[in-house]
Amino acid sequence: MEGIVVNEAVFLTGFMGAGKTTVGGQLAKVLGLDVFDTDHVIEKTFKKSISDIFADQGEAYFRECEQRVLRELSSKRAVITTGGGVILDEGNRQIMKKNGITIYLHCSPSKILKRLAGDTTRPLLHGDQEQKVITMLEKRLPYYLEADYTVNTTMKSVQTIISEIVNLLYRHRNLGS
Ligand SMILES: Nc1ncnc2c1ncn2[C@@H]1O[C@H](COP(=O)(O)OP(=O)(O)O)[C@@H](O)[C@H]1O
Ligand SMILES: O=C(O)C1=C[C@@H](OP(=O)(O)O)[C@@H](O)[C@H](O)C1
Ligand SMILES: [Mg+2]
Repeated sequence: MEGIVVNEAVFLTGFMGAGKTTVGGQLAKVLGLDVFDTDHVIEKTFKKSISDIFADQGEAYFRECEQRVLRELSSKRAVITTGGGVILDEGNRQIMKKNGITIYLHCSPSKILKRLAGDTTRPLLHGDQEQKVITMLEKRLPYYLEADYTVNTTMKSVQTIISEIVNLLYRHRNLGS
């Protein structure tokens, strides 16, 4: 299993709190790849937090930035951790399908709520967090499930999730897909 070579972008998708950013950073180290987080790239480019971009320019503007960044990153041989809403756009789903392997990190609503308790950095979850997580996840699930693979992160440590991803990348490579 050591020394697995990944020749394309590895996109991590999933709902807010599923662990994309956390898992992606450590996964990249294991794979010897760079990691790019679309939200972090947007924040660095605009010198502004995601919350401030939502507040000042609105969600539609954020989505334009997100698509531009996803397109730019997609040709890289790297781990690319996306924002939870990236799959809402058909064009974004095509970019990921065309340029690499997409892994959906699934997480139950109750665990998402536990992980994000007290979090103020996700503007779409302000207010009735529980109701928002349930309704948004239900709406988004069909799009998340278009991924090449799904890994359930609900009851797992980051280390276990990374081992599962490395295993599936190994099998994926051996299947020649
Ligand atoms: N497998 C896990 N077990 C426990 N806590 C986790 C796990 N994955 C992520 N977290 C925690 O959940 C929160 C959200 O993780 P994050 O990586 O920002 O998620 P995402 O990028 O999918 O929104 C963070 O506080 C992180 O430390
Ligand atoms: O699900 C979403 O629409 C969003 C998820 C966030 O990223 P994380 O999934 O990393 O929290 C961030 O892109 C923005 O707040 C919008
Ligand atoms: Mg994230």
